[in-house]
Amino acid sequence: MFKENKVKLGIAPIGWTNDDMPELGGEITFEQCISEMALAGFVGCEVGNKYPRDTKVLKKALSLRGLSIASAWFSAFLTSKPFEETAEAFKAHRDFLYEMGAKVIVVSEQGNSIQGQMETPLFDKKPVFTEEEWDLLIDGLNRLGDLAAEKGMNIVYHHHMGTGIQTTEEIDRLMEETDPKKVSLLYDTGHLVFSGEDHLHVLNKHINRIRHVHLKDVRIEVANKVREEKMSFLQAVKAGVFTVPGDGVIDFKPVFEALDAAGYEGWFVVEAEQDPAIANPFEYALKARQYIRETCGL
Ligand SMILES: O=C1C[C@@H](O)[C@H](O)[C@@H](O)C1=O
Ligand SMILES: [Co+2]
Repeated sequence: MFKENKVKLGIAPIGWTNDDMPELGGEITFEQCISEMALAGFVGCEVGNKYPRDTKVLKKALSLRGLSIASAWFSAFLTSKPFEETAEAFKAHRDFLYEMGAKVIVVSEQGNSIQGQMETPLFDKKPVFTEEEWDLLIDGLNRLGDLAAEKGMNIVYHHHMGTGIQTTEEIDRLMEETDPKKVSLLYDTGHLVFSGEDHLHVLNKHINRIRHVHLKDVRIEVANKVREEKMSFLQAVKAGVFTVPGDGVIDFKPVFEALDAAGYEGWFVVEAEQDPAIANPFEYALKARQYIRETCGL
């Protein structure tokens, strides 16, 4: 399965140290994290808060372990701040990723987002964009796409729980109204299933826009409890709503098959944030690596 050398398998550092809750895995060093990624059989990763920002230092640490940078998250505030503020921060982020050899830039709109709020119920209080906010978002994303193109890069939009782009309808509208040459999609299995979407429907509908994939599984009994008990996104993560592929409710075989049939090229990044004191990140990285090998041969 998959065109030879066209698909690479990475893992996100968020299973070791969580950027949204730095106290999770706060004691784990950068070196431990990247060494375990390599030892588990991954060839790349995204960027976490413990990573050195000096690109020379980072490149050396990664190349010693046969790793490269797939991408990194960027928080946009297109609906809540002047465009220039987001653009300035975006250019610095883009240039860092360009220097590190990444081809895509993960972008997620954080205007009015509740994903970082510890007490806000996830399913009741997610933002819903007004028409004016939609216009700002669409125009702003197309312009970020232009800035990425200056370096031969692409932006990949990350739909996310607790944000204005979470549901199937919101993803559909974003894809319809943005320029396909400027804005691509990041497909994150975990966020779709947690939200209650049909992840295979979203996959098939937008498959030609997908340029980056986050492989995240869901413990459905925890997802149900989050809904019933009006928990927040961060409380859900702490309670273990996400896990690695093969350990939750999602069957990844049809996901891999559809992407293979569509000629997908790019990264698969295992991303399974949970409390590392409960779920040993190295053990879970190995578990994910084995499941992916067995499921799609990668
Ligand atoms: O890609 C991601 C980055 C994280 O910071 C985020 O909260 C997580 O859920 C995710 O999917
Ligand atoms: Co993700």
